[in-house]
Formats: sequence, C-alpha cells, structure tokens
Amino acid sequence: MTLLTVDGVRRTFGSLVAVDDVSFAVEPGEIVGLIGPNGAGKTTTFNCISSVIGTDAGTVRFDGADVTGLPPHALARRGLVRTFQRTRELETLTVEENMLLAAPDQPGERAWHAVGRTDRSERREQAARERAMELLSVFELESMVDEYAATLSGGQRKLLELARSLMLDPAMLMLDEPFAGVNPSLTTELVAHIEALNAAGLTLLVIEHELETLTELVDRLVVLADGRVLAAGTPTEIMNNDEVIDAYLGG
Ligand SMILES: Nc1ncnc2c1ncn2[C@@H]1O[C@H](COP(=O)(O)OP(=O)(O)OP(=O)(O)O)[C@@H](O)[C@H]1O
Repeated sequence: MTLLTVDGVRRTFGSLVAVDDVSFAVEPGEIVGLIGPNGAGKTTTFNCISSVIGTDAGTVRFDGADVTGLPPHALARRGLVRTFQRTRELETLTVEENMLLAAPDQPGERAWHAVGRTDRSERREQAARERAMELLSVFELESMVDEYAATLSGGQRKLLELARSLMLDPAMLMLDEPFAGVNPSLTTELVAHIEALNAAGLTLLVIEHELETLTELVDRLVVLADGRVLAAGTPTEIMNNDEVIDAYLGG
C-alpha cells in the first residue's frame, strides 16, 4: 500500500498560487527527492502535508488514512515526522534536553508533574533517556549530551535535528534541506546515516538543492516549478528531461 499520497493540494497566499494542484505518492521504503527552483513551492508543499499551514484544496493520505489537516503531533503519532530548513533546536537547552523534548508524552520538568507521578511515567522517562543516548551515540553526539545546543556547529545541529526526529519513531521522515550549510565530510556522514535508516525500513521525502548528493541518495525525484509538478521519475529520467533542464537545471 502506498504510504503517502498527496492529491491535488493547492495553497494560495493572496493572489499568489504557491502550490497548484500538486499530486504525488511515496511508496513504503522509498527515498523520494522534492526539487525545483527557489520559490517553486517545495517548502509550502511540506507545510501543507504536515499541517504547519492549511491547504485550500486537496487531500493528504498517510498509511491508508486521510490525514489532511491533522496537526503535527497527531501526524507524528501516526508515524509521519518532518524536520525544518532552519533547525529548531532550543539553544538554551542541552543536547539531551532537546532530545527529551521530542519524546512522546514527555512528562516535563515542572514541579506539578511530580503530583500523581507513577512508576509507569518514571519508567517511560527512563526509557526516553536511554533511547536518547542510543541515538546520540549513533550520531556521535554522545560526548555533547550536556552541552547547550547553541555550542554545536551547523552540521552537528543537523545531526541533532535528525536524531531528535527519530525519538518519535517515525515510519516516514520529511527532511527539509538536510545538507544545507553542512560541510562535505559531515554531508557524507549524514548521507550514510540516511541510507542506514532507509535500509532499516524508514521511508523518506527530502527537499534539497544539493542535487549531486540528492541524486545519489534517492530512488525517485519529483520536480516542482511554479507550484506545479513538472516531472517525476528516476534521477536519470529527470536529469535527461528537457522540460526540467529548461526550467531548472539550465542548458
Ligand atoms: N507565508 C507566506 N506568505 C506569502 N507568500 C509565501 C509564504 N510562504 C511562501 N510564499 C511564497 O510561495 C512561493 C513558494 O515558496 P516556497 O518557500 O514554498 O518555495 P520553495 O520551493 O520551498 O523555495 P526555496 O527553494 O527558496 O526554499 C514563493 O513565491 C514564496 O514567496
């Protein structure tokens, strides 16, 4: 069964049609890239799928259910999680605190949470801490666990964002420009992490301008231009598509 189906999604801002009747699908286990020129509607499409903004028309189905308009936490509970172009880690929190904030049913630190606290919620918190440390060690951030997120490099923040999104145990991750501002060696590292996650069963939809890296990574590309789907296909098909070359890749 198709995992994600975007069907006829449209979003306007005043008279500007940012996303115009966009339809595409992602099958389980795929890595699909969403590409196109600046302003093509990639981020708006992500925002519509993840209900960061509303849609004017169209539907989004995930894992067999209509999830159009479901808020991000409800989508996350169903297994659909996204990251943002600018990382959103809280700089005044430590790396571990950032990870625990993402944990489902995070019990929180305020005093009143102690009221009526059960063994069960303590066990859940302990499990979240253990999972956070496991993920931080996968991403080689465990030595930074007590550092403030503000002290991380741009690349390390991208790794933290990825690690944090995995705290939600997604079936599908939507990554918005995961390689932007990341140096080449960390990009190679990120690609290897993404490939390993995919091999372990994670489905991915990735917005990225860094096409050389993206085309190596993805099974298929969906190309947006002026808010519409211009083409979809394998990287080889897309790189040889005359319309795509004219609109995006240049002569
Ligand atoms: N909140 C908003 N208000 C008004 N216009 C917006 C808003 N968000 C996006 N737009 C416009 O919608 C169009 C699509 O923008 P969007 O950010 O989705 O493109 P993009 O393909 O992600 O571009 P980029 O590659 O530069 O991130 C652009 O013309 C943009 O200016």
